[in-house]
This record gives sequence, structure tokens and C-alpha cells, in this order.
Amino acid sequence: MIKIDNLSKIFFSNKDKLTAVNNVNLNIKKGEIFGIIGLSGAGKSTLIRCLNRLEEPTKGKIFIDGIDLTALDKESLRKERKEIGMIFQHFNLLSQKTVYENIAFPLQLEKMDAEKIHNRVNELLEYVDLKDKKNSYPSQLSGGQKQRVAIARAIANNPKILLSDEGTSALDPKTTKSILELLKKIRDELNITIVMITHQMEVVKEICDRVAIMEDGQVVEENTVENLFREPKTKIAQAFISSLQGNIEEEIINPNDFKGKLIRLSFLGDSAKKPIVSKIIRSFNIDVNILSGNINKLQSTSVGHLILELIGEDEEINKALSFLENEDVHVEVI
Ligand SMILES: Nc1ncnc2c1ncn2[C@@H]1O[C@H](COP(=O)(O)OP(=O)(O)OP(=O)(O)O)[C@@H](O)[C@H]1O
Repeated sequence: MIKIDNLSKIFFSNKDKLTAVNNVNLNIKKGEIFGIIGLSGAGKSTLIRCLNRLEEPTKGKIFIDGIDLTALDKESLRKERKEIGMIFQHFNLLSQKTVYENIAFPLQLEKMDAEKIHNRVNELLEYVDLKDKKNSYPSQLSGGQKQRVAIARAIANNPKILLSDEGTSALDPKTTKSILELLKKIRDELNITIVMITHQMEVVKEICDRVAIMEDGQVVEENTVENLFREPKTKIAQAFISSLQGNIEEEIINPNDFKGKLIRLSFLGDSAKKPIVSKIIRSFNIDVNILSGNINKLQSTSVGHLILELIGEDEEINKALSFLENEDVHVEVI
């Protein structure tokens, strides 16, 4: 549905040249919640702002349902932009207008008649659970309530796509959860494709179907959330996963400090429930030392990791490794 083709954005200031987005290619499917994660300065905001041409790409193309957004003139772009709602970290509400007026604003721009606007705004207020706040001003609302208003405003014209630029970064964990639930409801019920940039792995874990990791303007890794958690390939993906609360940094384990063989097991879904450690101890003549372990509960499944030291004869260890591979567990010798 969204096809990003060799997209680059270069900022020129004085004699300096900064490549904020460097040759990015992505395909985002209809109805997907697609996350883009990266550290500060990685180019996430610039990339997402190119998707509705708030930022003009320097090179490359963006197709939305086959329409090349980069080729549109001003008037066609204005029409196409109606299909793309956006929310921001700091909400960007109109402070002089009430909640009702903020949500009505994009509908007035479309010259919708007054009665229709009235009905639509009330429907949206109900949808985002803010009926009782319709006459309040943004300054009278909590962060979560402000983001609900921003979301109602962003979906008022029934867009196909919703872009979120760090939409939960200014919120506490509980409020973040409720906003993520609202976004999920919007995807599930309204079939709106959601592209969200974030620096929080918690957000990706909670809500995204697929994720791209950006570093220095480039997409360095792209995968389903399950597979990313199962086998992160790049150092930065591993660091993001390690940064999740309760996860143990693996770097602290140095194989040279151990006399046995170190292995890292990754397991997904039902294989996480099998008593594999006790099985290998009982079935083979080896000792097992558990060095670290974690389990991440994703939306529809769980992904676990264990780092074990296997102590014993090579032959017995190799038998244990073959056994593990047959148990649908990914084994990596460290
Ligand atoms: N208008 C601009 N002019 C010049 N440089 C810019 C401009 N906007 C962004 N940059 C630079 O482009 C790079 C990418 O910035 P961007 O805001 O896209 O990153 P980000 O991953 O969203 O980071 P953050 O999470 O901190 O916003 C940074 O080095 C930034 O300084």
C-alpha cells in the first residue's frame, strides 16, 4: 500500500550537507501497524515527514496505492494528503479552540455542512472516549486526553493512513498503553494503516506487526516483530531489545570466562513452554549452567532467550545440540 523507493533526504545548510535519510526502501501493507525505530538523529522524523511531503524528498519516490506522491502538483497533493492523518509527540492542538472545535477544524476545511460536522465530531468524541471534554480547552486536558483529541482530528476525514511521529513519547507508561490500545482499535475497526516512529521498543513490542530499524539515515534491519525478537541481526536491534525492562544485557557474558560450551537458545510460542533444560540434563550426560534468560510477551506469542553453559564431553554436547534443534529451538553457539 505504501511503497518507498530509494528515498533520500539531504539537508543543505551553508556549505554543509547532511544526509538525514539515505536510500530507504520499504513496503508497508494495508492494515499493517508498521514501526520505525531508531536512536535520536537516525532520520525517523524526516522519513515519516517525507511520507506526506511535509518534507520534500531529495531523491526517490513514494507510492500510496500506486499513486506517486512525489510527482503530484500542489492541488493533487492537497487531495491526497486528506488520506493521510498525522499525530505528533506534542499533540499540536490549537490552544485557542475547544476540543470540539479542534476536531471540527479539518472538516470545516473540507467545507462539510454544519449538521454533518456536528454529527461527525460527536461520533469521534464518543470513539476516543472524550464526550465529557468537548467544551474544554487543550490546557485543561492531560497528555493522554490531548493525544486522543489529536487522534480524533487526524481520523476525522477517514484517512487511509495514520502517521504517528513519537505519538506516545511524551506520555507515562499507563497512558501510553491506553493510546496504543486506541491506535490498535483504529487499525482493527477502521482498517487504517498505521506507520509509527518511536525510540521505545515497548511500543514496537506492544502494537507493531513489522518494524524497520534506522541508523544513520538507513534502514539496517526490517522484520516481523516476532522474528526481530527471536533473532535480532544487528547490534542496534540487540541493544533495543536488551533495553527493555527486565531484559539482561548479554554483553556481560564473555565465553572466555567459562570452560564449557556457551549456547544461546531462542524459542517462539509453544516451544517456550517446553521443559527443555531439564530434558537435556536427564537425556545426556552433561551439566547445564543457566547464565541468563528472558521472555518477552509479544502481541500474539512469546519469544524467549536462554544462555546456557553446557559442560561435558563433546560427543554428549553435540547430541544435546541436535536434540534442541529438533525441538524447534534456534541454537547459536556463542
Ligand atoms: N530541517 C533540517 N535542517 C537540517 N538538518 C536537519 C533538519 N531536520 C533534521 N535534520 C537533521 O537530520 C538528522 C535526522 O533527524 P531526524 O529528526 O529525522 O531524526 P530522528 O531519528 O527523528 O531523531 P529524533 O528522535 O531526535 O527526532 C539529524 O542529524 C538532524 O539534525
